[in-house]
Amino acid sequence: MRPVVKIGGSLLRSADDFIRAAKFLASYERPPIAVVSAVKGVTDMLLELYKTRSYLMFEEVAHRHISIARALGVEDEVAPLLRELEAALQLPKEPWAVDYFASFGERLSATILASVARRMGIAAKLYIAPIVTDSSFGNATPIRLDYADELREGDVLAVVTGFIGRDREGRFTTVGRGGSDYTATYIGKEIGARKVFLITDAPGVMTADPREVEEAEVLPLMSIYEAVAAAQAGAKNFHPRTFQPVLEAGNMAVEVRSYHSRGTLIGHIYPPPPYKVVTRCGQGSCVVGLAAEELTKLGGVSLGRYTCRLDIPPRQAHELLVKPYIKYIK
Ligand SMILES: Nc1ncnc2c1ncn2[C@@H]1O[C@H](COP(=O)(O)OP(=O)(O)O)[C@@H](O)[C@H]1O
Ligand SMILES: N[C@@H](CC(=O)OP(=O)(O)O)C(=O)O
Repeated sequence: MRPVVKIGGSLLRSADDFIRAAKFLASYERPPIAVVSAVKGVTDMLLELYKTRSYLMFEEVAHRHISIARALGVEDEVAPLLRELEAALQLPKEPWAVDYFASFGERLSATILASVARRMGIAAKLYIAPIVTDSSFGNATPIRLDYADELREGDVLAVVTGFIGRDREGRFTTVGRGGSDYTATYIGKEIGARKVFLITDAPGVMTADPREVEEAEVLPLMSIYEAVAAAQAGAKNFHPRTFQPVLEAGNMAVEVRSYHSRGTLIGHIYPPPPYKVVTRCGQGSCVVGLAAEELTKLGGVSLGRYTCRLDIPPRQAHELLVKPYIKYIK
């Protein structure tokens, strides 16, 4: 079974980044299904563009993609999408139009990646929004995967847009911010993949946000239940439903990693330590781990079987609960 490999927007900022992504995808033994996010920051720009309809903002989005595409020799492939986006500036302000604007980010980046892969001699097929969803714009739920057999059996690199789908009327939808990870695990479940790789700029799932806690370490292993809880607690910008398809799939594992790190393996396993991830919850912290319930004895408030809220900031919760175990996970 071929793997599903999601390339995060954090790794798509420049023309060189697209070449790096294509080379990485070509290094798999069997051509994978690549699920692609928008170029870093572009979804924010598109949502702003929906609101303001500022021509200056349109030019900024267009310039960002034209400069990448030109450097890669694939400008002609992105030009029609940018003309479509320019025309969209005239659309009314309605819920479906928000997702239509947002859809351009992944449509542009996936088009660039598939085109550059072909130019590099890597056979690639582009799939735009093969996930059929309900019509909850901004928070859509997948219903089925079109081209599932082709995606399962295919023997060339499949480049698929993350984050977006289409409703039954053919209108673009989005599954919610940070949703490319979720679309990747959903596709993995639908094709019966054994492994979904979530490739990002962090070396794996870390014990805390490294921007807030310098001592945060990469977790080598996590149980699927902890991963579900960590996503719901907002770790690594995961969409809250990222690991739902993994629960449903039964025997699919997820690896969160950068291009070079060993990363974090998430599966149906119950590894130590008892407290894995600390996230910021308002002024306090959410502590995620198989023993989170024990923290209610210290005055914590249970937010589910594997998450407990404490009234101390993440740095302190990390020091108290995670740091004592760090030597064992290194
Ligand atoms: N617990 C955590 N583990 C790993 N990264 C985290 C964690 N909490 C916050 N982050 C931040 O999340 C960033 C990756 O998220 P994001 O930029 O959305 O990635 P991508 O675009 O690849 O999906 C990392 O650069 C890191 O700073
Ligand atoms: N581009 C979308 C979806 C996404 O998941 O992006 P990333 O993989 O960069 O987190 C967003 O910004 O919400």
